[in-house]
Amino acid sequence: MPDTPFAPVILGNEPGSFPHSVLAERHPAIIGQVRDAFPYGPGQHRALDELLRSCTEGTIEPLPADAPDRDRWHGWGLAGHTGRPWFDAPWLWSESYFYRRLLDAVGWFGPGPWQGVDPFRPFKRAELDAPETDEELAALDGLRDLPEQERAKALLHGSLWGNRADLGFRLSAAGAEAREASPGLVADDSDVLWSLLPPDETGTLVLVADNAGRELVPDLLLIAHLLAGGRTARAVLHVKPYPYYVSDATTADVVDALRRLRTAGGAAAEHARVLWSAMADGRLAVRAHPFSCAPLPYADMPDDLRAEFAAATLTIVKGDLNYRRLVGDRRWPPTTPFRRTTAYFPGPVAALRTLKSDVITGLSAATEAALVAAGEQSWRTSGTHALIQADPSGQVHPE
Ligand SMILES: O=P(O)(O)OC[C@H]1O[C@](O)(CO)[C@@H](O)[C@@H]1O
Repeated sequence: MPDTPFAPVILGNEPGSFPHSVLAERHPAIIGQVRDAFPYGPGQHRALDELLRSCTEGTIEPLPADAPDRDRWHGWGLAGHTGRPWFDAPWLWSESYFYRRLLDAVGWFGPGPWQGVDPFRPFKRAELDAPETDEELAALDGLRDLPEQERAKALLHGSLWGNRADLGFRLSAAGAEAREASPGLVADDSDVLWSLLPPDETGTLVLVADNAGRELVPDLLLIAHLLAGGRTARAVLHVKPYPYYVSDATTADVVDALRRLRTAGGAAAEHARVLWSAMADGRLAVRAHPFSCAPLPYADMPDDLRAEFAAATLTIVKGDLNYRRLVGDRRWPPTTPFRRTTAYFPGPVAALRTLKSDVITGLSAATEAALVAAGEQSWRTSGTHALIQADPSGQVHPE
C-alpha cells in the first residue's frame, strides 16, 4: 500500500491494548482448552507446555527442521522474526504463527497417529449440533414466500451476522453472544454488491470463508441462493488448508456443514441439494490455498491467487481476520476510504464483517463521531457492529 505508509502496522506489545490481550490471555486459554478436549499423550503435553512458555514469555522460534512448510514460512518472514518476543512482531504475524505452532504441538503435521486430527473439531462440532443451529435452519422455511430481493437480503445478512459466531472471539469476550447486535450497519454498500451479481447466469463468485459452523452454514445458504437464482454461474469457496484461529473453516468443516444441511429437512435440505449437485458438476468448487493461512495481508498474495481473484466477477471476503488482511492490519484513520486500501485488489471485492478488532476503514465522519460518542472504543472489538463494504472496480483508484 505504497500511497498510505503513515498508518502504522498493529503490534501486540502495548499492555492494555486489545491485541496484547489476545496474545497474553487468549492464546494461553486456547492452549488450555485444546489440552482439555483431547486425551493427548505426554509428548503433546510437553509440547503444549513449551508453546505456552514460548508465546507468553519467550521468543519466536524456528519451525522444526522437517516441517513440510518451512520454506513457505521463511518466505513469509519467519527468519526475520525468529528470536524476537511474540509481542514485538506484527500482531497478525504472531497470531498466525501461534496457530501454526499449536498444530505442531498436537501432532497435526505428523507423521504419527495424531496427524490430521483437528484440535478444534469438538468445539466446531458442538456449535454445528447446537439447538440454535436447528432454529436458524428452521427459520429458513419462512423465507420461501418472500420476494427474491428480500430473501437475498435476508441471506446476505445471515451470512454477515453469522460472523459473530466465532469461537476464539467468544473465549475472551464473555457474553459476546448474548450482547445485542446493533441493527444499523456502520457502512452499507449492499447496493454496489448486488449490482455486481446481476441475475444473468454468468460470472464466478469467490467467497473467502471465515468460520465453520454457524457462519459457514449461512455462507453456504447464500451461495446456494445465488447459484439457484442465476446471480452467479459458478462459485468458489476458499477455506483454510489447516485448522486456524480456532473456528476457521477447513474442507472437513464444509463437508460437516453440508451434511448438516442435508439432514435438516425443509428449505435447508433443498439448499443442500443445490450445493451438492453444484459440487458434483463443478459449479461449486472448494479451494484451500496455502496463502489462506499466511500471516500477511492480501496485498502480498502470490500470483496464482491474484489471477484467481482477477478472474472472479466478485470476491466476497468474510469476517474480521480476512478484513484485516484485505485492508492491511494497520491503525487506519477510520475515515480512510475503503477503496483506497483495496486499490491493489485485482478484481471487484466486498467485505462482510462484524467488528472484532481495531482495524476499520471507510466510515463517514458522522458515523465515526456517533460511534465514539455512544460506545467509547468498544464498538471496534465487541462484535456488536457490522459492515458491508464494496469496491467494484478492481483497479487502482486515483485519489
Ligand atoms: O473469525 P473472525 O471474524 O475472523 O475474527 C477473528 C478475530 O479474532 C481475533 O483473533 C481477535 O480478535 C482477531 O485476530 C481476528 O480478527
